[in-house]
Amino acid sequence: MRNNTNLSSIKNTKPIALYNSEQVYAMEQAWFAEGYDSFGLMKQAAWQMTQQIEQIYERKTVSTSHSANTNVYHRSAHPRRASIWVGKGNNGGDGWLIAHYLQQAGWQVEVMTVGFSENDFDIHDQPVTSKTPRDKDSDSRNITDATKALQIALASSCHYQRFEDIISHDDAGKRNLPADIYIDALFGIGLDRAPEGAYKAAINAFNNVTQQNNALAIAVDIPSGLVASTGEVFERIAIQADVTLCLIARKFGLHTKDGTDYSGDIVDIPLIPHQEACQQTASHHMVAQKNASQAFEPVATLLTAAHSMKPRRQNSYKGSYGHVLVIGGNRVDGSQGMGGAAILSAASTMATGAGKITVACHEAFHGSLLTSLPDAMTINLHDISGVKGLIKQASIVAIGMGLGRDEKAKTLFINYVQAAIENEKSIVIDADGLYHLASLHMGNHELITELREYSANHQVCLTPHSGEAARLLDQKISEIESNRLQAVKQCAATYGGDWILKGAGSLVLEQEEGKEQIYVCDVGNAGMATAGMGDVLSGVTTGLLAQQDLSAEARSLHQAVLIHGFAGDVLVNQANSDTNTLLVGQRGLQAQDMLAAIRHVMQLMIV
Ligand SMILES: NC(=O)C1=CN([C@@H]2O[C@H](COP(=O)(O)OP(=O)(O)OC[C@H]3O[C@@H](n4cnc5c(N)ncnc54)[C@H](O)[C@@H]3O)[C@@H](O)[C@H]2O)[C@@H](O)CC1
Ligand SMILES: Nc1ncnc2c1ncn2[C@@H]1O[C@H](COP(=O)(O)OP(=O)(O)O)[C@@H](O)[C@H]1O
Repeated sequence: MRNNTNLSSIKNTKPIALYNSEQVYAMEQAWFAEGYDSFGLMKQAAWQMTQQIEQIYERKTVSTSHSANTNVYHRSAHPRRASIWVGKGNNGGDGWLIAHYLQQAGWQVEVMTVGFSENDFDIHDQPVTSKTPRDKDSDSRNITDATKALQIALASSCHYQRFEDIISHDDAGKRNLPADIYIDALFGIGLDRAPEGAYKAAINAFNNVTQQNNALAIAVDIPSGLVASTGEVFERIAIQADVTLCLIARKFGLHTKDGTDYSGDIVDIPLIPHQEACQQTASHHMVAQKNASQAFEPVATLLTAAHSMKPRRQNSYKGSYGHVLVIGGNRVDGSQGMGGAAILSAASTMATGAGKITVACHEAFHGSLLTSLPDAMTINLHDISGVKGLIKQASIVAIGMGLGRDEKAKTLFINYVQAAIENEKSIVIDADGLYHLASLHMGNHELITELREYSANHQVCLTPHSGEAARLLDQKISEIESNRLQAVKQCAATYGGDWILKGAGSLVLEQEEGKEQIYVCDVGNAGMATAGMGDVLSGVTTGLLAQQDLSAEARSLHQAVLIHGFAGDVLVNQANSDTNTLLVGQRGLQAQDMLAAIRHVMQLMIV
């Protein structure tokens, strides 16, 4: 949940196309191929970022001057001060030009360089080449624009110091000019390995000095240390930005995994028309037209708003909203059992609006289930023929939450999934169901092929977190985490069906009209990192799918993730006074708190 998450966005924001670094470089190259000047683009970028920085500072000044005793940013107190940290690539080039423009606008600026030798500042020795298209594989060309930017900044007498000259001092942070705004132009989308040595130290020092001065941290294009295409941060070394000024196109990595922690608020600076760049590339290479337009297809779509829903028809009854069968909540011999998983999932299907529910769980939990959810019907999980009979009657089957991982549970899983396939039911598989699926895949079990074929024409939804995905793909969790986008695609390619890869910035892969769509859902918060939260999501997913009266979008997996995430945000978002009665806070948020919040969000979605 970003700082400014506002629940009014539940319905009102547009989807945003997300791209990887290669695509952004390609857009840029397509633009240059039309004769546009690469240094001109850099100047344009820096100029627009400067305008944004002034506005951001202005807003911060106004808001701080309203709060008593903390008026450190008041204009009359001192000239506006900016500290700009630059690296050697084009991101650093942007930084030098921002320094130049801010200085022209009356700011007191100091540039902190990282990776520069003394000779780099000897501007009279440097040849100035012009109009060279930037090419990410050619450092000599890359340096050209960045060097020109440096020359402009030095010619206008911007102060600078080398980070390496102060790095040996313990008080490195304090020696830096105290500033109101710190600008990170160390690395952009060109970062391809973990920052080490001076870079690592500089990133840490930047974060420290920003915090010490209670100043704003603004990242140019992407926080340095964050990988634009994956959202990965190596060894937790990255700039902690309050605001990221995102150039050309929105990067996928800003919105998933570590990106959700490091990017802060994101301001787009589009600079070039994507569509035009795409068409230009295509017309230059007619044969490759299809490939060119595919190359510019977003890798995913960012969703921050859910689809609205129509009120129910007055003339309807419980059967109009589906009969859900939740299968889970087992007590494996000698264990305490996992009845809660099935109960949470079942309760969430009802909170989402499912009409009728039966829970197939271990008999030991029937009493507690009925105490917390008297609306549910029960059946013994181990009564195979009874449960199979119910599968025939149900409209959707959700299986796996607390099902257990022993051989008996595996047999139940195989039987019930096969019965669901035979009876052409929609299927949601979560938790221990995914565990069995992975084992069956390893053992080349026929159910894997059956399920994949079935999923081509029927709804099969699978909802792993990274650990479960790792098992399903027989990979390490770190491999999944280092490229979540690839992981969710591999899951779908291996098993078929629609997928949610859970976590910060959950990814959703859905087959829509024969085409794979990938969504990033930028909702939810770290308070939701508690046991049972995934069971709630499986319930929301199942509950929506059960309600045939809803539109296809309103029953979709991405809608389920959005409603689940918004419900979590309602519980911790103090900015929303209308939800005060629901407020819990991040620490201490429990899966069971979600039920009231889900109902609240469902109500907000009605138009
Ligand atoms: N591509 C665009 O969309 C535009 C880009 N501009 C700027 O250009 C940036 C991209 O420029 P570059 O391709 O030069 O990328 P960077 O400025 O991120 O620099 C990459 C350089 O850093 C080196 N490097 C990468 N990881 C490193 C590490 N861990 N330690 C030490 N060195 C490392 C690389 O070998 C390469 O030389 C964008 O992020 C943006 O700031 C803007 O000027 C205008 C438009
Ligand atoms: N930091 C976070 N930001 C957003 N959503 C989160 C965060 N942590 C957890 N969640 C969400 O909470 C749910 C947790 O699911 P899971 O790990 O399966 O829990 P469990 O297995 O205990 O039920 C997922 O939907 C996940 O996306």
